[in-house]
Amino acid sequence: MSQASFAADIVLIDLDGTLIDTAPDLAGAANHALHSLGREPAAMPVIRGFIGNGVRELMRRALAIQDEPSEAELDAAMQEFSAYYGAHLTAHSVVYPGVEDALRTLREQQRKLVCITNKAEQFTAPLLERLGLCDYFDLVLSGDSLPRKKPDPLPLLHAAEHFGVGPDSGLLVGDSINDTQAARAAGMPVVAVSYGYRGDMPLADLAADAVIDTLPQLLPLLR
Ligand SMILES: O=C(O)COP(=O)(O)O
Ligand SMILES: [Mg+2]
Repeated sequence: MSQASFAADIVLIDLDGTLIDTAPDLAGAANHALHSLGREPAAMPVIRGFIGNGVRELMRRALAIQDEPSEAELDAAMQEFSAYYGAHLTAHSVVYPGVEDALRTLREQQRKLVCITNKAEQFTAPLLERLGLCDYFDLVLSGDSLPRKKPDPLPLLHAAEHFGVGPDSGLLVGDSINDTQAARAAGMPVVAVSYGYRGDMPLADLAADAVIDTLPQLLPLLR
């Protein structure tokens, strides 16, 4: 694995669990919504394991701890969740160590940078903006920017086409099985971060081409 080397004309980077540790604020918003609906709160590590399939799926799984919600209940919970999360996006969320240095170097190397997240658009831009990451990215694709999100390859293929390169000239960096499956389906190499959110899934099950412990560890793997 250590000999892996990637062309990476475009570097596509996942958001939650890869660039930013968003779990505390996502858990805060989910627990606010649970409380509003008269449900018991869920523990942070439990909610952390629900991140990666979009906020609606996170909320559905948090409600399902007690009872599978109806669509109407889920809609009501999402209203509470969205209002709270929108107002507390960066109360406790922090950029992971080394991320900004790595992004700066990648840009200096003339690589195109794309943020690809399953997070809803209404939260992605303000979050990147407030934590100072917005200007590093040439393109940002959220979970509802296109008709399908990760693990579907569509956002990855869309980004490659946008910059006029083949998927094999791109590289996806992410923390979850949705990232590695999307990359495989797109024919794009993929590097996993060892931190982040993958629930109980062992790191090896992500079947990434390489694993890094911090984003700067990506740099020596690039040609
Ligand atoms: O599930 C989410 O909301 C976000 O997930 P991602 O940024 O890791 O794709
Ligand atoms: Mg992620």
